[in-house]
Amino acid sequence: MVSWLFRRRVLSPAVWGILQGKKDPSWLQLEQKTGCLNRVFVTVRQHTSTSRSNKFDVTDLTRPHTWYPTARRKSRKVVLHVGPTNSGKTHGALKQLQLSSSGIYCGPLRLLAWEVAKRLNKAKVPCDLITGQEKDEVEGAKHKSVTVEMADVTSEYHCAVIDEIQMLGCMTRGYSFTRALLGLAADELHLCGDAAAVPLVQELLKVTGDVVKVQYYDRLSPLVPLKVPLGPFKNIRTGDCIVAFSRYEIYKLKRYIEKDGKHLCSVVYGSLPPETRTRQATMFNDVNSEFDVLVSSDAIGMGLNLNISRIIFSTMKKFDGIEMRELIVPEIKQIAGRAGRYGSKYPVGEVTCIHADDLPLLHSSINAPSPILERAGLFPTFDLFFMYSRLRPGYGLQHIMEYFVENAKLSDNYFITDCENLLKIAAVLDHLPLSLHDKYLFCMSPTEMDDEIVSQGLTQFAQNYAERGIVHLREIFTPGMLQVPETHTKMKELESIHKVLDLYVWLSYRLEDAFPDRDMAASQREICSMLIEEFLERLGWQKPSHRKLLLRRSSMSQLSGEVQLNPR
Ligand SMILES: Nc1ncnc2c1ncn2[C@@H]1O[C@H](COP(=O)(O)OP(=O)(O)OP(=O)(O)O)[C@@H](O)[C@H]1O
Repeated sequence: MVSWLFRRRVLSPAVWGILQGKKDPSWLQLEQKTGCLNRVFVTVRQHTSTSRSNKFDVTDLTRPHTWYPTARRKSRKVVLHVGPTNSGKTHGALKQLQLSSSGIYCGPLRLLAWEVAKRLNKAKVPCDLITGQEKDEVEGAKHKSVTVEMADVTSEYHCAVIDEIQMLGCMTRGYSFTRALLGLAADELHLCGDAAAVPLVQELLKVTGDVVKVQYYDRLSPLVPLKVPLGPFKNIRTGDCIVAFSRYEIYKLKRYIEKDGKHLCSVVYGSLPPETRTRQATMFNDVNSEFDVLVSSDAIGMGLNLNISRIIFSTMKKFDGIEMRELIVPEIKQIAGRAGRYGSKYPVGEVTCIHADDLPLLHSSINAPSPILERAGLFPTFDLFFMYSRLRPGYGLQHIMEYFVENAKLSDNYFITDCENLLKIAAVLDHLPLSLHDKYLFCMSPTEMDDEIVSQGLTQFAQNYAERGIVHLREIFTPGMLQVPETHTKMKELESIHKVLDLYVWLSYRLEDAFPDRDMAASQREICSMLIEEFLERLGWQKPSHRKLLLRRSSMSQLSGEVQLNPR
């Protein structure tokens, strides 16, 4: 198994050597001189030098900057572009990216990655798009636009941009931003975001030898918090954007607003395919379209430029995957900051809430500074898990992860990101005859284990994969394989099936990397078409309008290649 992992380049030569008993720290020093540094090798050297013994402590995560030797070989020029929303931070950084001979943009959302790729390609700078769900390679491209999880920390770039850098502190995704921050091997690294991240970034980069410069920006157009709430829906006007936090609420608000026939609403939310979201946003931005109101999730909060005159919060609470909680200052400012964008139709933005009770929180947050970020997320790499598993051969991945969470040694600037969900996935996988690497890969997938249908979807895929290895997705996904709880509404069922499909696409890309001869894209299309038919039949939806509705609300439309959405 070890040699198989080594051949597949899952394990680095240094770890391979150590596990074979052929390598020791002096060999490692030699390897450094020959320039064959790699992530784990450096980790090992770090442990040997700090503990002054040859016994390395794999749970010592106090020097994560040493995991990225390609970046450490560079003296990076880091520019922090910070300021309030709508102050031109990203614009400044993207201009540099566009001018560079090679580069990478790392964003927090698929849509942002998609927009940047489009912008660069339009400016005749060929740019690949790589997200968890799509890989769009452009001939001759030396630029990439990616979601931050997909950032490649082994290639070298002239310029790199990380957007929304304050997400270093995110409980679940923080480690991906930390990885990009420490690991991108770029001559110039541009970081865009909230000033609250400045002290932490400066502290983290003290040990890397990078030169850090901070560039402050001011808001380009005013944002006015209104003293009165929206009140009844008849007060909605053209240019309004109502923000809600679930797909169910979004469609409910759309129905209410459209009921009296005065307005038509575009909708934007995170899991809509980028094309559909862009189409919805374009319809809203187009003065000649009938779609004059936007109903959106907080997916608009990050970086999107829309013709919004007034942001209206439908609630100031959201479910964050763990609990229902009040919105925090940075979230409120990010979302509110979408109103009155510079260069848009509305030179002054306004913000309010539907309910008067929510106004005090809005007003106190809008001009409050974001709390200073104190720690960045971190998560152990596969290599560390693997090395630990060699010391404890009987342990499953769940056990190993738990051990790391409890025993990892961290410096004060870091925290281990929340891995509740990962542990739940690992618990399922540990019953299956899968390699540790495959289990790790499944754990990193976008699987919400609290969603019963999604959890079934993952389990079935993993079982199939364990029993038969990779097969065409068409064979893995069979009609009726997912048991839908009786309490689920059709909408909820549809939402969960989206997530399963997104998950399968994600997995298929990862597995495709291991088995490059498979045509996953064709399988995805096949599955999606089949799924749509099966779904319509089961719901008893026979009319063409039903099909249109399903496609409109579903990421399946993009996957199946059927994106002919007719607004009415
Ligand atoms: N110098 C400029 N010339 C033309 N347009 C600009 C300039 N600076 C910013 N803009 C435009 O102003 C809008 C806001 O800029 P940008 O998205 O860079 O702001 P930001 O500070 O990154 O915003 P946020 O943090 O809210 O995402 C964008 O539409 C951008 O294209």
